[in-house]
Amino acid sequence: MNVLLTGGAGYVGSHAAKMLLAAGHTTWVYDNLSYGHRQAVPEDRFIEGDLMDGARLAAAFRDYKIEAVMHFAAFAYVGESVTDPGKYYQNNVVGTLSLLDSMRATGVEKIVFSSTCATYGVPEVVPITEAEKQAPINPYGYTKLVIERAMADYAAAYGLGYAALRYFNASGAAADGSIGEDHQPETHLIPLVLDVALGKRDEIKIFGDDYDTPDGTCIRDYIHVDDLATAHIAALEKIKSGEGLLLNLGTGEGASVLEVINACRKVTGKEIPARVVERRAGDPDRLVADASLARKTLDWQPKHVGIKPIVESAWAWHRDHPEGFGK
Ligand SMILES: NC(=O)c1ccc[n+]([C@@H]2O[C@H](COP(=O)([O-])OP(=O)(O)OC[C@H]3O[C@@H](n4cnc5c(N)ncnc54)[C@H](O)[C@@H]3O)[C@@H](O)[C@H]2O)c1
Ligand SMILES: O=c1ccn([C@@H]2O[C@H](COP(=O)(O)OP(=O)(O)O[C@H]3O[C@H](CO)[C@@H](O)[C@H](O)[C@H]3O)[C@@H](O)[C@H]2O)c(=O)[nH]1
Repeated sequence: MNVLLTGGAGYVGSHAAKMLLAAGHTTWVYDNLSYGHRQAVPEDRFIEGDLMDGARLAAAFRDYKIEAVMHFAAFAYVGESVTDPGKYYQNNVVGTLSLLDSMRATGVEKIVFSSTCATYGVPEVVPITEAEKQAPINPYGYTKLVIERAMADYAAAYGLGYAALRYFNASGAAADGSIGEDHQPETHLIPLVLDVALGKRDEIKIFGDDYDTPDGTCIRDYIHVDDLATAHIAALEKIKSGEGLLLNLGTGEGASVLEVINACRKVTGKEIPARVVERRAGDPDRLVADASLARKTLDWQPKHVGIKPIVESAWAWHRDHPEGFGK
């Protein structure tokens, strides 16, 4: 298939691009490099452009005979979305509507969308199924929910075929060590802990140890980026015109902040000083996926289960690329 990946120079998108290329799909990355890395994508597969540039998108769709889009491009800092919601609604909502309308104008009918478990807010039932009420507790989650809704309406009215993949916590790095996680600034737990192991930071701050969990720290479901990538490719093949797939992507296993730090200590052999500080606003106690619908619908399952193999994979990249992709 001829596939265009918006945001394909970012963390999750670059891993999906690598896997699509390996699977023989004609793959194009479209990214404005606001956060992504030019070096994360093969030179001859890259188009620099912005979601808001409808003419450039439409030209890419026509020139490369694009049949499907994987839409990773978005801003994704939950905390910043609270202090600067306009930035998030503009890029994630208005930018995505620009993309959907360019797709319509050029007859591109399939899209796989990066949604998030943040659309559930504080879930009533954990593990979380797709039947859980979607009630985000921050603007970032709302921007993703709005797009899920827009895609449903576009499917009903214009025949769009879509998959909204609600990821839990993306983590890990490519098996061959060529690409990995490098967010600037970094806010995610695993890369921050590994920065302490590398001596780039003095300590890891644990955001609260008085949560309603066995060790008092928050539990999350860490899913390997390569497992996200295989699910995207499987979803692409299942999308039908006028219909939507709504699927959680997680492993079904949770790890607490303390368990993540201890796994990093074991894997790196470093002491990794940690200090408990105040809770971070907006963190639910426990977010763990019930991903049985994705397993069944996509005939997919995550290969990396349990926090240790995920940390090993992340560490292999961080150890060999202490400066990430560099400047
Ligand atoms: N990382 C996670 O744990 C996680 C979890 C759930 C959902 N998601 C979603 O998955 C997607 C990818 O996340 P990520 O961690 O790879 O983020 P990332 O920041 O590494 O990648 C996003 C990419 O989109 C590009 N981009 C942003 N706005 C753009 C625009 N207007 N035009 C063109 N390109 C633009 C950036 O330059 C960047 O390369 C996002 O949509 C995010 O909301 C991520
Ligand atoms: O220095 C740190 C950083 C994080 N945490 C904790 O570690 C856990 C994981 O945090 P983080 O890695 O920041 O991920 P999330 O806040 O869970 O958010 C990620 O995962 C969401 C899905 O769960 C996505 O929607 C978001 O885009 C993505 O950033 C949370 O309990 C944090 O409070 C710390 O204790 N110390």
